Amino acid sequence: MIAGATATRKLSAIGVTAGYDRADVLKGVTVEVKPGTVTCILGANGAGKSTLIRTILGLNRVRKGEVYFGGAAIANMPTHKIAALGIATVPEGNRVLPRMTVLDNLKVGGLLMRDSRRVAARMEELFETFPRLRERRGQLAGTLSGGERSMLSIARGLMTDPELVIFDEPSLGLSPLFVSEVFGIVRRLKTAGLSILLVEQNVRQTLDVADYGYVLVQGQVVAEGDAESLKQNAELHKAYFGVH
Ligand SMILES: Nc1ncnc2c1ncn2[C@@H]1O[C@H](COP(=O)(O)OP(=O)(O)OP(=O)(O)O)[C@@H](O)[C@H]1O
Repeated sequence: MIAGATATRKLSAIGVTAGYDRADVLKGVTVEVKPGTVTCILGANGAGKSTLIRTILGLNRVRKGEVYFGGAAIANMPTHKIAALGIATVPEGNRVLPRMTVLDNLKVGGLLMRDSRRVAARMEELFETFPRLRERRGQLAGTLSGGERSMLSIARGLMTDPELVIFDEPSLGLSPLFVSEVFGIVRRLKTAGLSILLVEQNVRQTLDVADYGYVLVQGQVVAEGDAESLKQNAELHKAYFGVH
């Protein structure tokens, strides 16, 4: 079972300004992820996508603005508390801990969980969902194929049974076959009732899986809309994505 329960809470970042040292990278960014949807943030290198994720996760300070998850104000809350509310993340390029086994990588994903029986039960649920990980559970993560590594990194993020999963460029560095596999998993998570925030540079495949999208340019949202309307917006493609 991928999800214990259907997502019910909306994530909203409202007018968020954040950055590093004295420079603001995000300048009043407003995005929301409605429960049970796949929402994407598109943008070129350096647009501020990772900064936005880090800020939502409490790893970067919110200088101005608000972040809500359901009724909870989570701006500047410690990251482990945000995670405990039901927000999980899959790191950029699906990183795993290469010198640890598949099993131990999953245990790391469950570190925040106090109940060890719950950790074991959750691992069993994820092995049902990703049987290949069960087969490889004693293998070092660094020896897995690219696709299996993505799967592990996603399963690790799911250990805490989150309501919202934030993906940071999951297709980064993957061959086209594995990219399709990752987007396939995103679809399965949505079908299971989870909310997904997907940050990507891979415009076409992302808009195929997303319900709604935002385009981030130099720390500001310059366009937003249903995935279908963004797909058909030729101006947007020419101006920001460098494609026809
Ligand atoms: N730790 C940091 N310290 C200072 N500046 C940073 C730091 N991390 C990112 N930046 C700057 O913030 C801006 C936005 O970077 P960010 O990584 O959020 O963009 P991105 O859209 O995620 O790009 P990419 O697709 O390359 O990951 C860039 O100008 C970057 O140089």
